[in-house]
Amino acid sequence: MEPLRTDEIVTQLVSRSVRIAAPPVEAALAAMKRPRTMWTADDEPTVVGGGEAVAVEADGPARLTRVRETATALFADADFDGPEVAQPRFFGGLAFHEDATGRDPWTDFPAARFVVPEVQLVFDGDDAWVTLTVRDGDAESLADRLEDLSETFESLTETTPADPPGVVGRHRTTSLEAWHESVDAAVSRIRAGDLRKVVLAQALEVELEAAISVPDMLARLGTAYPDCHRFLVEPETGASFVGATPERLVSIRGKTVETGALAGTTGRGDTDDEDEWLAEELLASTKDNHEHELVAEAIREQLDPFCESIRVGERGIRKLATVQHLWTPIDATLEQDEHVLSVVEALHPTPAVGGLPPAEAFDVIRDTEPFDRGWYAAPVGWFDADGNGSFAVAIRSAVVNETLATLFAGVGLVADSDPDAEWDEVQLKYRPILDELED
Ligand SMILES: C=C(O[C@@H]1C=C(C(=O)O)C=C[C@H]1O)C(=O)O
Repeated sequence: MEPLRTDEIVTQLVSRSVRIAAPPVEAALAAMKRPRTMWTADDEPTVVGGGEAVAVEADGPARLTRVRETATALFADADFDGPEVAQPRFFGGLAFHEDATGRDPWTDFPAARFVVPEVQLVFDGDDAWVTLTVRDGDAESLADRLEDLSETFESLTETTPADPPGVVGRHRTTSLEAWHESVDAAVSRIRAGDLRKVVLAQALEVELEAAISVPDMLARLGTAYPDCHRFLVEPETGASFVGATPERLVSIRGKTVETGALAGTTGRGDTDDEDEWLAEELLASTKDNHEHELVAEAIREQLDPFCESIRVGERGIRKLATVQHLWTPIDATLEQDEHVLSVVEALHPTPAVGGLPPAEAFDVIRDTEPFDRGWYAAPVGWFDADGNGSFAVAIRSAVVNETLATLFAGVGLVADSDPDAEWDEVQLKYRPILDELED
């Protein structure tokens, strides 16, 4: 189905929902037809989507405004009969750069694309809500199809996720020598004063021994990273974008905004003592605190025009299976109702993945990185008819396609960054995904 553009005449979305006994999440995902989406966050219901009732695409500087306007018009006219938890949502995301070119492996990922799944499954305790959405359909035929879908989902049984496929080849897009040159050049610019921070990334192409099962990979990531946002964006054909990110960009419910600053990284220790020592070192590190402070400050500044009040919590350590980060929780109260996409637009990219000043950092990223960031490090998430929604920063992620996976990882550079230490940090940040590929 062709995506809608902003200037198109809007069709009517018709949705109906039914409550069923919750099937196993990954089995439900495997039973869905492409395009597929999945979203799991620690403090939100898991949602799995399959098929496409409608898709909205846009590019250029106003891409999110155009998506928001089209979606708002669609929702205003929609016929939905069900509880709030089951209401249809748009899922998707955007490319890091607004004028993304969609170079390989990003050919199926435009500058911004959001989909209302034809079949949406929202997990709610022991139950799940199936919502079926069609364009210009009649409610009666939906009821029959919902019954069939319920039977299908309720008949699914738990399976053990398959083991990782194994890795037979690797190709780095950046050599250690090229990395040294890039980091040295960026650090010189920072020391000269025309840049305060820039995040440079690398990509790693991995050849797999067997075709990857995306639902199994997401299941394994759930075991290793239970408190991360796991996401899947899988267009109708081609590659899938998948990840388990610790970084929330923003979530909005009513006037409540939740976000946070995540920047500054170290490894995990082999013993409890070493782990604690590494955490203490990170908390005391001038370099990492400076890197972190720039992010927290920028988020606060970008939120300020929308908010009545902003609360910045205490800086602490966020421990993940492979790394630990400096983390500051930030929450806020909106002055008036705002669509989550407006706040996403204001926040992206934070200096946790871009840099400061943003325009100069963008130039350095474009001039330096020999690959297309595509949707890596960009917002991915969902929004509903009320403009509520939740977005994560798509790091600790990869594009996977049969026997090929492309992993991305980046690091924040400031005046006293060391190229070798930053190289090691990139390798550490590949681990969450690489561990699910290597056998
Ligand atoms: C850019 C990435 O991570 C970001 C950069 C961090 C850092 O430089 O310390 C830490 C967390 C993230 O905000 C990545 O994982 O690819």
